[in-house]
Amino acid sequence: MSYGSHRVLDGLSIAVPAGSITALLGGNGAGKSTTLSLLLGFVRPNDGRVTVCGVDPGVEPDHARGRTAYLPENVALYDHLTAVENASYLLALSGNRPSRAAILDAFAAAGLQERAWDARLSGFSKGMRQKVAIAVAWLREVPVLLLDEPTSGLDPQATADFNALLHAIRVRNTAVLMVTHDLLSAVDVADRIGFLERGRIVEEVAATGTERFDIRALRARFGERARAA
Ligand SMILES: Nc1ncnc2c1ncn2[C@@H]1O[C@H](COP(=O)(O)OP(=O)(O)OP(=O)(O)O)[C@@H](O)[C@H]1O
Repeated sequence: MSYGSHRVLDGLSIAVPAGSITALLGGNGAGKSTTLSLLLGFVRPNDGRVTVCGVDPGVEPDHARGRTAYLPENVALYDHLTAVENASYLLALSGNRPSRAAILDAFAAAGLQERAWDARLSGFSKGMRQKVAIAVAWLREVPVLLLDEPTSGLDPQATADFNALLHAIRVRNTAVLMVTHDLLSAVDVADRIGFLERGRIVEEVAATGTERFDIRALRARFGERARAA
């Protein structure tokens, strides 16, 4: 994938199975957001193949996006609407009409405090907005979830709430791809981490069984890579 003569992704090969969380970790400019743009059909590759649920999002963007929930780093929500109104409106756009009770259940699962449910979003923190957005993604019940730096700027409790709902979404057999430059957030939540460097995956690690990742070893390896790049 190139922008003009600038090659951004080069031989990137990745498959995100249903029921798993893959984190794509890389520094600034590594190609993380471009990877998501390809999966959303916002851009098309110069060469190679992209499929979402068996469909090329560049050729059939509506079909692919209908099966995908996408959380950009800064979620676009409506400040003049309440949390419930935002969820109802956004879900109606994708043809979903959940009951108020279902929306409130999703908010509770996302850790959004009850007093915020019927409050306008204008006073919401970034963490509260992320909780509304992940609740909407949960209610869409789509097989693919794409996340761009989902926990950047969130405090530890908000991050923990967010990660808990992400796990619940994964258990529902969703394929989750998260891009981030934050090793800690990848280690917290992912089953598999791919290290993206100059547009290709240079290393892949997987959490095995009940063992989580060895954060010290990963930090040393990722730090070395970042220094060498
Ligand atoms: N629309 C565009 N036109 C030209 N170049 C672009 C465009 N979008 C991204 N790039 C370039 O492609 C490269 C990869 O960008 P991308 O946003 O995918 O990286 P990233 O890993 O998400 O980085 P960051 O962590 O900084 O968001 C960068 O060098 C960037 O300048």
